[in-house]
Amino acid sequence: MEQAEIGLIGLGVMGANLSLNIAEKGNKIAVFNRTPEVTKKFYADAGELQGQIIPCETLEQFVASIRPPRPIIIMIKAGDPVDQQMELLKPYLSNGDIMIDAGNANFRDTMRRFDNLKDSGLTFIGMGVSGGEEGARHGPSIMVGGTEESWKRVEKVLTSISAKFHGEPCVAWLGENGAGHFVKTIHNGIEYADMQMIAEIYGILRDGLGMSASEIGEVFGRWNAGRLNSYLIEISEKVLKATDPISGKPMVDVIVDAAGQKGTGKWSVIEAQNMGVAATAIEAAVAGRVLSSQRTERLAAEKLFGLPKASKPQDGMAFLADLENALLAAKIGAYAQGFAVMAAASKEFNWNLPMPIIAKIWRDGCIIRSQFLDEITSAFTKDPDVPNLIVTPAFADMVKETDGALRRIVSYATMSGLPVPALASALSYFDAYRRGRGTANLIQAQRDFFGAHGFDRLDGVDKHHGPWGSGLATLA
Ligand SMILES: NC(=O)C1=CN([C@@H]2O[C@H](COP(=O)(O)OP(=O)(O)OC[C@H]3O[C@@H](n4cnc5c(N)ncnc54)[C@H](OP(=O)(O)O)[C@@H]3O)[C@@H](O)[C@H]2O)C=CC1
Ligand SMILES: O=C(CO)[C@H](O)[C@H](O)COP(=O)(O)O
Repeated sequence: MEQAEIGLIGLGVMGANLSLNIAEKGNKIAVFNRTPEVTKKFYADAGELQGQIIPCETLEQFVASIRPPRPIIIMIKAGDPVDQQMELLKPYLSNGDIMIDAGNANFRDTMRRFDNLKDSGLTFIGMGVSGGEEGARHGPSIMVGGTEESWKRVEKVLTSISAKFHGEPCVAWLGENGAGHFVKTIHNGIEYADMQMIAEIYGILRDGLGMSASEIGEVFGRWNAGRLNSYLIEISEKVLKATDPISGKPMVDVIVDAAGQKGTGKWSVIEAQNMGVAATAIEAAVAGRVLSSQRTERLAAEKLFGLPKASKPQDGMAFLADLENALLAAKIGAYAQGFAVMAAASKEFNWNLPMPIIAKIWRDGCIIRSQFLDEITSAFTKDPDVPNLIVTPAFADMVKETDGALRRIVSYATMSGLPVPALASALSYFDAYRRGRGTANLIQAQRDFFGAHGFDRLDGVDKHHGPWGSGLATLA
């Protein structure tokens, strides 16, 4: 029998769809799943693609079905299961075979797995895949990390299955070892911020303006035709217009307001902190999900404190225009932060991450795909080493145009008691970033007062302690 070009383990939501995509693009694929019934069902449902698929019940049969050197995608639950699966697979592999973890791995696990295999003759690729079920089936965005040689072995098949933005494939080799999974993690961190900001705007429209779900859907639909055009705005419109088949109410109105999370947002924040980069909008989004999950406490607190009355804005049309611009301004802040974290990590891990290419492969296929990312691609292509997206000429102009709206919206929400942590964080980030003389001089003085930590002087005079002597003595 003709051998497969590639193998895939894990026929869950992502693995099954990715396998069909691979098969459809003319690549013969061998598949295996821990639970064999899943493999059987997958094959039975594969229809006319069956001829391109070799379903396998054992790992031995699976490995023997793939042409060496074998690229094997592992698309299973992230974490320990990946280590377990790799251990089970290893005895059947030979020199040059490539294990590709395509799940949402923590890049530090990817670095460890990469190192562990270094002298084994086997190779490891850490690959971020975004686009959900639909993307996996018809074209995801793919972020690859590993050796350039192993990338060459899989480049053709990955290019064939990736999304295309005006014909350009949304897949790239981004650097060694953990580069691909790091970039996917930050993609998800930005995704968290983007989703949180949209949800905050939804909250203003629902609880401030008293609009119904379908009316809010209409607004998002209009915005999707403008500068906010993006997959997340597009699906928000669809979600808001959907009706619950059980109650007949708008679907969103019967969904519990507690957001789940699997880890990538939290890792983005942890790594931002590790790199010393302020990613305040992403932090606010993760904290927003945490607070959302404390539903019982929130319900009790509402009983205790009540809710402030939100005032209706006088000019509805002007307010809606402000909301649209506010979302754009805040979005710029969140993306600027995500890219700044990647720039810092690139230096720390010697990855040489290509910012214009990252923006390029996010323009289609992935969850944060948008018109906006094409503009980011242009900005980074013109100036790949710029310290912050906000200061590129195109984005500086956009910020100047929209920051007033963000300020008005955050003020309105604050006065109305409507929570907007991500929008407000993005605004404060901008205000702190563009202020030449901040307030940390006082923090430095305090640190010197209680801990003799010293400070630098603006006049350059070589005297690095204040006239407060011992803090304790002065207090006494
Ligand atoms: N869903 C999404 O939108 C996206 C998901 N991802 C990532 O892709 C990966 C897969 O996600 P998804 O397809 O949604 O997950 P599913 O829950 O649909 O499928 C999980 C798969 O993992 C397998 N599995 C679980 N534990 C083990 C184990 N110990 N050993 C071997 N196989 C195991 C399951 O096998 P079995 O049938 O035997 O239980 C199943 O095939 C995750 O890392 C996820 O974070 C990435 C991008 C988008
Ligand atoms: O990677 C993804 C999209 O890009 C997955 O859908 C992931 O599950 C999203 O993260 P979370 O479940 O934490 O919201």
